[in-house]
Amino acid sequence: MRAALIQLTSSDDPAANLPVTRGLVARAATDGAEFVTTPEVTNCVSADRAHQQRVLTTEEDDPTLAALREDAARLGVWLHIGSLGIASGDADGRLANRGFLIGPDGGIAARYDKIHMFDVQVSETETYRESAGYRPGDRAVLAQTPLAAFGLTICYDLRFPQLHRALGQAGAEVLLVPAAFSPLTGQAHWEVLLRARAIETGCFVLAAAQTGQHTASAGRARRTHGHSLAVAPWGEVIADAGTAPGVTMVDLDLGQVAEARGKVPSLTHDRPFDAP
Ligand SMILES: O=C(O)CNC(=O)[C@H](CS)NC(=O)CCC(=O)C(=O)O
Repeated sequence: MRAALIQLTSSDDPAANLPVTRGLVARAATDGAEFVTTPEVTNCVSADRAHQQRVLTTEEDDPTLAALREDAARLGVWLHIGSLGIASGDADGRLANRGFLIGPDGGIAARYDKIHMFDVQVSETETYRESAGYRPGDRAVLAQTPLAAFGLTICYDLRFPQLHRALGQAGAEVLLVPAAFSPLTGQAHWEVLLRARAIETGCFVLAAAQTGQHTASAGRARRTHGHSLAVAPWGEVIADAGTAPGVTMVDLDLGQVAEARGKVPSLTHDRPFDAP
């Protein structure tokens, strides 16, 4: 399977982000991608929750989703939109942080709402409270396609290995980890966590990332780590996109999934134990 990781520096303006995303998706298809994956919150990165709620809309009305569905159909690719901020109908106005897998017919083959919320103080000056802006999901999603079986996750979910294990045990061959990782935690944890999830599950891991300096709000700029990564089931990094926006192509030999699991079948070796 020939896959493309799209790396973006999405701004807080969905209308400005859309042509950039479409251009990179088209380039990936021209380069022969059968599968394309984009980062978390492809349509809008902002530290201002009120702004996000003002500019983002429902799935039915979202222009990014509509345009990318058209692109998937025109280009004949499977397109994973890592996530979009989508109005969820929640009474308190919170959005869903929702990933979509679009088929080459333009149809929505799967959707996934991010389960784990990044409510974290990473340093004295840097705090995130994702649950204030987003309503968490509560359902893991495996999407069976003619290309591969994909496990859908989003960003901070990466720190919850039980989710990835459940997806691997349900048959996932490729774990998708779209992200907008913080620079501080990215530097320390991003690559090692992605490699660990691949090794533990015997899955390929494809992680498309937001990168660089995003729109500032209230005098504070939001920055992200970049380094979209592809990891093979044995744990090797097979592509690293660095920190510039763009397209990274990678060819996956899905036979490596069975090969890795054949060598170390830990996914089938769970044992019951008493709680500590
Ligand atoms: O805010 C939005 O609009 C969309 N959500 C995100 O970008 C989220 C919450 S701020 N980012 C992460 O989960 C980063 C996780 C991370 O950096 C880590 O686990 O270390």
